[in-house]
Amino acid sequence: MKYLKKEMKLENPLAFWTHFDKQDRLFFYNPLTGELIIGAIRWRTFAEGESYQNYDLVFSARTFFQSVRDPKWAGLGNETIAFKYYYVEKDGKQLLYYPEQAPKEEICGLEDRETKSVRHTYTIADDDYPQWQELFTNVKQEISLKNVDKVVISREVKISCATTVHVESVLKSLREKNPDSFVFAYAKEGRTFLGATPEILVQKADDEIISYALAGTIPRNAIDEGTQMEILLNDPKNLHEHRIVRDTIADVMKKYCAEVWIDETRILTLKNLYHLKTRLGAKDRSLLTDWVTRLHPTPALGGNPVGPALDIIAREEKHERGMYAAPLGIMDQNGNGIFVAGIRSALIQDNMVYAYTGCGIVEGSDCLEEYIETNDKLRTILEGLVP
Ligand SMILES: C=C(O[C@H]1C=CC=C(C(=O)O)[C@@H]1O)C(=O)O
Repeated sequence: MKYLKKEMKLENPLAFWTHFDKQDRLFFYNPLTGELIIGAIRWRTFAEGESYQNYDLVFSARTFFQSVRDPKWAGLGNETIAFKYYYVEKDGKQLLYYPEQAPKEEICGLEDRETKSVRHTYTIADDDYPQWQELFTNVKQEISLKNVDKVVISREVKISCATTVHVESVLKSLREKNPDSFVFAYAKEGRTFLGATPEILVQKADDEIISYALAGTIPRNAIDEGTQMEILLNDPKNLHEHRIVRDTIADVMKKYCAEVWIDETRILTLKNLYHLKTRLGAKDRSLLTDWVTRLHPTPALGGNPVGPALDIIAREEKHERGMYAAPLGIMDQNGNGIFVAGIRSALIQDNMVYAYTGCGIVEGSDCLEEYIETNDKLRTILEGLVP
């Protein structure tokens, strides 16, 4: 199933996204490589374990827990898809991937037009702080009892817009405001899961795999950058939270690889936040999808130890996570690619935006401070709703 490829010239790549607005689609921007991939029209869906390696590019997504009951998440995630058309932009070059037999009319009406910037008017349903307090207290108790040392808890924030959400405008806004994040969207049957995540779960290039521990957060504000970074790099609670993630990823890698390297912990600067970030890597030839299974969920998204932490999340959170914090990524025909965690994200259906935001709770965590941190993280989606 080789694609033919030809050069394209689009002033606005989102015109490609919109041209296929009745179809399943993918949007994936990688800030490390500057590569933008937009896929349109589902061509093949691969069963679990089925080889996709005749296809140049596939998109793969999971759900946080293996199954989902909430109808709004029905059918989303847990699939690997080859799209019929891809727009691939890298190093200043734009390529259209298309199958040999593609009907000309599917692509030829593609018009290069500007994306409207839509300012959505919205309201956020109910104050959920009492619910957060209860969740936080129950998790803190499990930590005090030493059943776990870290649990990542989350909120589902229901945002109701006055009009149908203009997904193209949200994507434009996410791209403009989050240059250092992976901006993604997965549209299926009228629903779109999208976001701008800084969290890479794992990437593979030939015989090398790389993962990142990203955990430990402070808000980015007007105080001098250097001072804020120093504060975060020396903050015991955030360092503890971060080390649990780093050490767990290292332990998983060591199970499969003779030598694992761990970089120094650094700061990742985002629009509204600073995070602690450590890169880890090893030589290995196993499948990228096997690494996704081995690593997901890291304690940046689940907790530690993983089993008890997941039981607590499943029992205590009143919403279902669906694809929030779950792996999603791109793979090429050589098995190389990248999976990120779907955080700073939302599920959009008609005028409703279900946004997800969470944070790691450890021994020294404070209920209100953590709630405020989730509000800081929520800003990614809220700022996406306005130009
Ligand atoms: C769970 C989220 O963030 C994770 C990623 C980075 C920092 C985190 C933290 O400091 O708590 C979280 O582990 C989220 O954004 O919903």
